[in-house]
Amino acid sequence: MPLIRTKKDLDQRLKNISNSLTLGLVPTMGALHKGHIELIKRAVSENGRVVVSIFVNPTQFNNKEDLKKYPRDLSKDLEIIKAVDSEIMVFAPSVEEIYQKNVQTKKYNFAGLDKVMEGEFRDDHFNGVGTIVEQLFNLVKPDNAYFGEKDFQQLRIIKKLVEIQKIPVNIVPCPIVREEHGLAMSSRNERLSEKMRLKAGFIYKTLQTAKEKFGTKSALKVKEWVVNQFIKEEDFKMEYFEIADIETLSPLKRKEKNKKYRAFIAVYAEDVRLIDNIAFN
Ligand SMILES: Nc1ncnc2c1ncn2[C@@H]1O[C@H](COP(=O)(O)OP(=O)(O)OP(=O)(O)O)[C@@H](O)[C@H]1O
Ligand SMILES: CC(C)(CO)[C@@H](O)C(=O)[O-]
Ligand code: BAL
Repeated sequence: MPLIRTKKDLDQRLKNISNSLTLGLVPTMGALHKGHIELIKRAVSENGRVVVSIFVNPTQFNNKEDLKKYPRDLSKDLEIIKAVDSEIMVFAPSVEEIYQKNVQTKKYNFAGLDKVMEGEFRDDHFNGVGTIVEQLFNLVKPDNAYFGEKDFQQLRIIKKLVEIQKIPVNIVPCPIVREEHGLAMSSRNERLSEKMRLKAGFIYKTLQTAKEKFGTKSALKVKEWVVNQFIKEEDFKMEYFEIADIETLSPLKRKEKNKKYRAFIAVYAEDVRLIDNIAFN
């Protein structure tokens, strides 16, 4: 299976692909799990050739400790990808290869989508995501690119990025894959103790009950209820819970017919930051 380390090598290999084949891209930060595997399988089933990128992008980390502790295991990742399809091209560049000596973040106007939730609590995070994803799109020039709904706000930002930068790529959203007890799969779950990994199913169960309550109660009441659930649970520290319009991501004030809503949450467990979301209608 081709492991590509440089932009030059990537470019040469892409030139050898027949124009009649569509190209799929799955951007990741590695430490692959079943959530990533679903994205990769879907890309393989829908494209003639697939590139999986593995790059822990420093410009999207607002917290140095989080970047340092981010799980990395390239040889295991390569085994996982090979088991899906040995023709997949893996692009795993170094930080220098991507940023040279200039680890800098581009500034975008994401029309406010980056000002709430993840954007509010992770300063400049989405400019960092935009900077790397735009570069990956320019290098790979994929027909289709695959992103998980676990990072639903990121998905909205990527769609906005493609619109404002006029990048000709089809963005394919993929549903959230969960562990047996409901916790959304995430590379950072590796940093949780076994006990906490089971207990953290509580986050999704709370979202499910909140969804039921949303049928009869106001957004404010539902939010109050969720906040109280987490106050009672000492093992978790909730950072935010919002019910938001899926298009604008602005927090819901009054329910409107014909609009779609999702609930979004970020919670700390054992110092690990976990996010999740659920469709409310
Ligand atoms: N449980 C999941 N279900 C569906 N897609 C997922 C899931 N986890 C990650 N993805 C998607 O995989 C892609 C790569 O994500 P990334 O490598 O950051 O992994 P991650 O598990 O989200 O890690 P972390 O949240 O700890 O950074 C993103 O598009 C992300 O949304
Ligand atoms: C899209 C991405 C690969 C950009 O670094 C990252 O944010 C991720 O893995 O979700
Ligand atoms: N999957 C989200 C990337 C991040 O947390 O930086």
